[in-house]
Amino acid sequence: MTRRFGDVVALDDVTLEVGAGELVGLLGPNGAGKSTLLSLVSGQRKPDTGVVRLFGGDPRDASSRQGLGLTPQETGLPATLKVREVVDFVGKHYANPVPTGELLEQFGLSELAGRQTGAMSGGQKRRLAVALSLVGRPRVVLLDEPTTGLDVGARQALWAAIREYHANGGTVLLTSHYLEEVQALAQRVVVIDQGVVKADDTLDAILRRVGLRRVVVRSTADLGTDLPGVVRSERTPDGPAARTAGAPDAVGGTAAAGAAGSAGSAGSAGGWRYELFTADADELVRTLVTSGLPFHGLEIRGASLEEAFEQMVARAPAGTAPPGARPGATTAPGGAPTPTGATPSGTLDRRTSEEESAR
Ligand SMILES: Nc1ncnc2c1ncn2[C@@H]1O[C@H](COP(=O)(O)OP(=O)(O)OP(=O)(O)O)[C@@H](O)[C@H]1O
Repeated sequence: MTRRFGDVVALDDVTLEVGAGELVGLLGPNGAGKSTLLSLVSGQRKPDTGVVRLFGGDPRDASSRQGLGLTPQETGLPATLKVREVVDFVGKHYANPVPTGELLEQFGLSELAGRQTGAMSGGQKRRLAVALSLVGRPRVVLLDEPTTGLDVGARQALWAAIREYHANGGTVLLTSHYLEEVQALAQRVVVIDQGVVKADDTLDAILRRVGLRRVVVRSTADLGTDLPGVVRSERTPDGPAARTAGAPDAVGGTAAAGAAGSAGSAGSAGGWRYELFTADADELVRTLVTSGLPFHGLEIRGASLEEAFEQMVARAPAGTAPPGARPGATTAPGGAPTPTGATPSGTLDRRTSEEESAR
């Protein structure tokens, strides 16, 4: 399905199918279209073209949404109501709600039952928002960045609650900036960017796919543009000048993009520092050695998951699904194919890397 906002194509002919009992992580940078996709599945918006099905029906019909729970990215809680009152209130909309005390216990909110929601911390509100999505015992739950703003302990507790829900047969579609979160929860990962599905595969397959190594090497020579297996490279002036040099000289986006790029090839008095990303560091080092070019300061380490994800998103041209992309429709459990789409984006949210490194 496709969904536009003015000139922005938020979802560009996206097809995705989610079966009953799946736990799917939807991963993508800011503006990728993740929230738009959830809003179509939950019937809050309509696709411009294509069809969305939830339990086989139109998600815009209230009856189709009976079995759906949702935690949007931002939740407005009535500030003067107490926590237990909010849970009671939402629960009253369902035939067989989870008892309020039980739900609060599960989410570590029992001690806050008598507190007005306006007096809760951001993290506590987030936990309550996720708890509310489960109060009606939904068959499917959509979680838009469920643990944003939570500390490590609260995040772990929330993951446990999501796992328990899933273990009892629930279907989960969650969005996240956190590779760690997707890795901890999801069995299937859908990577979305530029309004298209870039990858849709099992978690293991996705992790294998991002198994890049980062090779750092210093050289006074131009290492050229055809190093084998290099999917991305950066070159910065080495030595004291490097600290004031500003942006890297070249950033390759395709295989064998080359270490040096074309700009600035006049050279640097202190040489260059190259960062080369490749799936086969051994082969790259062999090539460097046999090339006879001078180099020193060789370092090799695994790329972080975030770096690897950035490479994966950067590699495929927009609008082109990679070999791993699974064509298909997004279908809610028991439903027919649900077309969905996503919109363009930039890079991963900086919050992610800052928070990841803070941990
Ligand atoms: N109501 C709207 N009006 C105009 N543009 C919108 C609207 N909603 C979304 N967009 C645009 O559609 C694109 C996709 O946005 P969306 O919120 O779905 O991305 P996202 O992947 O959820 O991003 P984030 O991770 O930052 O939440 C973005 O370019 C966004 O600016």
